[in-house]
Amino acid sequence: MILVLGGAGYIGSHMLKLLRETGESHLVFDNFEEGHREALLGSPYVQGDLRNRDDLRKLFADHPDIDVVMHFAAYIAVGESVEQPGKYFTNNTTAVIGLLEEMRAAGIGKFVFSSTAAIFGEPHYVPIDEAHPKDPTSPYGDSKLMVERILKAFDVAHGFKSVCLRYFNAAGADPENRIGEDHHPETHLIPVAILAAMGKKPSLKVFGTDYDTPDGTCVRDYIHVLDLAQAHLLAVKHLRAGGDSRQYNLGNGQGFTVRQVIDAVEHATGLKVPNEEAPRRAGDPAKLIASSDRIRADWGWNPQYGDLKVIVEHAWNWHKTHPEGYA
Ligand SMILES: NC(=O)c1ccc[n+]([C@@H]2O[C@H](COP(=O)([O-])OP(=O)(O)OC[C@H]3O[C@@H](n4cnc5c(N)ncnc54)[C@H](O)[C@@H]3O)[C@@H](O)[C@H]2O)c1
Ligand SMILES: O=c1ccn([C@@H]2O[C@H](COP(=O)(O)OP(=O)(O)O[C@H]3O[C@H](CO)[C@H](O)[C@H](O)[C@H]3O)[C@@H](O)[C@H]2O)c(=O)[nH]1
Repeated sequence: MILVLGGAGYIGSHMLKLLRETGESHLVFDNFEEGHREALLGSPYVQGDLRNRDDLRKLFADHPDIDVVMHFAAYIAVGESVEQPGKYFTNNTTAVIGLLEEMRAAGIGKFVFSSTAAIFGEPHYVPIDEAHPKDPTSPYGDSKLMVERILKAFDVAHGFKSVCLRYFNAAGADPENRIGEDHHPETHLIPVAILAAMGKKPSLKVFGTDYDTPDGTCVRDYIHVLDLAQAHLLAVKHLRAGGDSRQYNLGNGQGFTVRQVIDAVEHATGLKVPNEEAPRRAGDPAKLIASSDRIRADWGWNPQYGDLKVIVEHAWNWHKTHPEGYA
C-alpha cells in the first residue's frame, strides 16, 4: 500500500486521482492545515502531523501493509521561507528525519520525495539538468536540498531507496474539473492571475521587471500536476522492482515570463488581468527551465499536457466553476 503524505494538498490530491484510476491501494496522511478533505474524493485518510513522532509511529503500526511512502507534505512558499526560515526547516527538513527513522523502524525503505527546482538557485545554464550545481537562493530550496542529501546518506548507511522528483512550477488542474488549486493565501502566479481577473484578488503584483530576461520579468517552466503525478507512478514501479535511488528534474523544457503568463490567462479567460509593477520578491531566481531528458530516456516519462495554453485552461475551468475554492 502507498502512503501519501500531504495527499489533501494540491499536487497530492491529483496523485490520488491517478491512484484511484489505476486501482492502487493507498492511504493519505495529512494535518489539513493547507489541504482539503473535499479534495480526497473518497480516498481513505488518517489525520495527523508529520512533526509528531507518535502520530507517525501509530500510523505505521496501524497499517503494516504500507510499502512505499510518497512525501508531498511541506510548506511551499519561497518568499515566506525567507521571512520565516525556522517554520520551513522544521516542517520540510527536521520532520522528514523523524519520518525516515519511523519508516526504518517499521521496515519500510521506499520513498518518493517532492523536491523542487528551487534547489538549483540562480542557473549557470538552461535548461537545468540533474548535474547542474545546487546552490539555493531561499530557505525553502535549502530545506529541500538538505532532504536530498539526507536521503543519500540513508541509502549509503541503510540501503534506503528513494526517488527525488524535482518539480519545476506545478500548475493546471484535473481536466475532469473535480479538483484544483486552492491555497490560502494563494501565492502561485497562474491562480493569482486568474483570481485577479475574476476580481477575487486585488491587482496582480509583477515581482521584478528588471531581470535579465526577454521582458525583464522572471521566467519559469510550468508543468501540469497530472504529468507530475504520472512520474510518481513510474517511480513506484521502479522502487518496487528493486531499483536504485534516483533524482530527476520534471518540467516541459520551455520557459515563460510573468508577462507571457498574464497574456495566456487573459487569452483563456477573455478577461483583463489587472497588474502593477512591484519590487523583486526575495528568494526568486531569474530563470528556471528544466531539462527532463533523463527521466524521458530512463522511464519514458512523456507529459500529456505540455502546452501552457492547456495548463492555463484547466486552471481557469477549475476557478470559474469553484470561485470560492473548495469552500
Ligand atoms: N506547487 C509547486 O509548484 C511545487 C513545486 C515544486 C515542489 N513542490 C513540492 O510539492 C509538494 C506539494 O506541494 P503542493 O503545492 O501540493 O502543496 P500544498 O500545500 O497544496 O499541499 C501540502 C499538503 O501537506 C499537508 N501538510 C503540510 N505540512 C504537514 C504536516 N506537518 N503534517 C501533515 N500534513 C502536512 C498540507 O495540509 C497539504 O495538504 C511540496 O512538498 C512542495 O514543496 C511544489
Ligand atoms: O503574485 C505573483 C506571484 C508570482 N509572481 C512571479 O511569478 C513567478 C512564479 O512564482 P510562483 O510563486 O508561482 O512560483 P515559484 O517559482 O516562486 O515557486 C514554485 O515553484 C518552485 C519551483 O520552481 C517551488 O518548488 C515552489 O514550491 C513553488 O511555489 C515568480 O517569478 C514570481 O516572482 C509574481 O510576479 N506575482
